[in-house]
Order: sequence, then C-alpha cells, then structure tokens
Amino acid sequence: MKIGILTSGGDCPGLNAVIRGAVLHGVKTHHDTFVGFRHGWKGVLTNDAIALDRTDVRGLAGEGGTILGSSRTNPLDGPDAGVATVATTLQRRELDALVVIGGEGSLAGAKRLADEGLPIVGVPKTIDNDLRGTDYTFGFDTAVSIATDAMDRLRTTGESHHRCMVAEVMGRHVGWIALHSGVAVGAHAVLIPEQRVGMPEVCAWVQDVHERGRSPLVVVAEGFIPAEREDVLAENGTDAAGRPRLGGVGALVTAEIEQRTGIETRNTILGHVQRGGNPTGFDRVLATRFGMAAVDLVHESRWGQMVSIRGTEIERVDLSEALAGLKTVPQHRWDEARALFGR
Ligand SMILES: Nc1ncnc2c1ncn2[C@@H]1O[C@H](COP(=O)(O)OP(=O)(O)OP(=O)(O)O)[C@@H](O)[C@H]1O
Ligand SMILES: O=P(O)(O)OC[C@H]1O[C@](O)(CO)[C@@H](O)[C@@H]1O
Ligand SMILES: [Mg+2]
Repeated sequence: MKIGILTSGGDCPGLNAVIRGAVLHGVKTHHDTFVGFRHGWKGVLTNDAIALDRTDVRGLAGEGGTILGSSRTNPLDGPDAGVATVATTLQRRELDALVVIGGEGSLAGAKRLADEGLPIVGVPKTIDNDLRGTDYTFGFDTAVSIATDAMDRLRTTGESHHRCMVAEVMGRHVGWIALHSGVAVGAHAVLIPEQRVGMPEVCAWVQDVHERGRSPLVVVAEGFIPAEREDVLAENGTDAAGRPRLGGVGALVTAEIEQRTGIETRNTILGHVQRGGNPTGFDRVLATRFGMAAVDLVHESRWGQMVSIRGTEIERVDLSEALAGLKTVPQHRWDEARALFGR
C-alpha cells in the first residue's frame, strides 16, 4: 500500500518515533511505501510531501520534534481547504491511506474527513494527556519528567532562601502534567483547571509549610482559574489559529501569595521547554508501538479509528469515542494529591 503520514497540532516528544515505527513496520512487514506531508494539514492542502524510506527514519526513535514539521492548519476551513482538496491530494499521490498523528483538534478534522469516506486513521499525541480512549498519549511522560527535574531544582534554591517557589506548567484544559509532576516533587499545592481553589486556601497551605521551616512549592497549570476569577488568564492575544494564548497565571498566583502572606515568592514559567528535546524511554516505546499499530489499522481498513493503549496493550478505538469530551483529572486523583497539602 502507499501511505501518507502527517504530524499536526503542538509538537510533542515521540512524533519522530511514531513516524519511524510506522515506516519500518510498513516497509519490512507489508512492503508499503510512504510519503510524509510537511507541516500538518497544510502539506495536504498544498500537496507538499516528501518520500519516506527506511533510511529517512534511521535513528529517529530518540529525536525530539518532528522531521515533517507541524502546524495548526484546519483541513476543512478556508478558501483552499475542504474534503475535495484533501481527496484530490490523496488521489494525485495515489495514496491508499493517511495516518494523522495529532491531538483532539487534529483528530477532529481526521474524523470529519473519515466520515466523508476518506481512508484515514489516527495516532493520539499530546503532552497534555487529555485525549479519551487511551490511558496515555506519548509526550506526556517526557513533559512530566522535564517538569519534575525543573521543580527539583526550584526546591533547592527555594530552600536556600526560604522562599516560596511557584512553577507554571502547561495544561490548557486539564491538569495532568501539573498533578503528576507536582506529586513527583512533593509540591505543597497543585492548582489545575478542573478544580476551583481560592487564593486564601492556597495561601493557608503556603503559610503552614513556611511555618514548618520549609520552602513552599506551588505548581500551577496554565489553565487554572482561581476561584476569585471568572475566566482563564490569557492576556497575550491569540495564536495563528485564533486560540487565546494562555500563560501568566503563575505570576498572578505569585503576586497574591506575596501580598497576602508577606513570604518572598518567585515565579518560573516552564513553557515550551516541556515540549522540546528527546522523549523518555517510556514515550519512545509507546510512540514506536503506536506507529506500528497504525500501519496495521490501515491494512485492516479501520478508517475513522485510532490506536490507543489500555494497561500495557495496544488497542484501537473509534475516533468518536476518543473525541467525546476531554479526559480530565478525576476527582479522586485530585483528592489523593490534596490530602498532602498544607498542615
Ligand atoms: N472540529 C474540527 N474539525 C477540523 N479541524 C479542527 C477541528 N478542531 C480543530 N481543528 C483544527 O486542528 C488544529 C489543531 O488542533 P489543536 O490546535 O487543538 O492541536 P491538537 O491537534 O489538538 O494538538 P495539541 O492540542 O496537543 O497541540 C486546529 O488549529 C484547527 O485548525
Ligand atoms: O505551541 P503553542 O501554539 O504556544 O501552544 C501551546 C499549547 O500547546 C500545548 O502544549 C499542547 O496542547 C498546550 O499545553 C499549550 O497550551
Ligand atoms: Mg488540542
């Protein structure tokens, strides 16, 4: 078969490992040939693709970023977009299938195109880990590991100066990165989009820890909304796709803590560092298995499905199941973490 691949949405450690897994498995097992579309859906709309052979994916398992480039282009929106344009590119390239590696936005586009009869399968990616239908997305483990390492460092400098340290991590709609990295470093407060917490409560936790002689560490997800506010903090305009650019809630939390407790406090925004660099061993293995399984999905003509992991097994689910709302942090996981805050 002749198969197209694209990477779409925010990049994520492990994208290259998926591409490598798909190409190696397809070439070795099924004698497939591959092309990679450049810059996500944009490459499909403009018919911009490169051939991908075994030699092109050599050594890619551990490399961050994506050799294909990524974008937040919508395949169905705009004068040069639409089902017909995508179908024409697939025909011109004589492709039997398209593998879309993306988050919930990119896969929503993939589903709509598959519903129109195009031969498309999905691979779930995002550092946010917010896709349903899979226990994990690759990239999440790497982001947690980077955030954990950074916050271990914040703790030592915080202790030296007996300061409160605030770390803002990614997590647009969900708090998985904040929760896992926060628990990993023994944070004294973890603030996530799913839970409305007021600043008096956060300050009480901080004060308790400070009085015990420790340096408080507060982890805050970029999408956290303090109970005193109505909306998420997004004062940096919008991105190219028109989405509000988040960020800044760490500074707000820092200012509130200093003002209400008088404890000297410093803010650090981890930002895109969490998405860069080499994937962890866990993510390399998951991404490789996802890439291989996506090719099997193609050979079974399972259009409109994506690969997923349940426990230790790779499975397949309908995109409709994966896209039926975001996978948020459940209440019991928050309660577990919260039990360790404060006194
Ligand atoms: N329902 C939809 N149908 C078609 N395209 C969509 C839909 N929703 C979003 N998109 C397109 O998909 C692009 C990528 O979505 P988004 O920016 O959420 O990234 P993602 O693939 O979810 O990855 P991540 O959120 O991890 O960065 C959006 O910029 C938009 O152009
Ligand atoms: O790279 P950009 O466009 O600034 O997007 C940042 C967003 O992408 C993510 O990293 C992944 O969805 C979010 O956590 C974050 O809000
Ligand atoms: Mg998204």
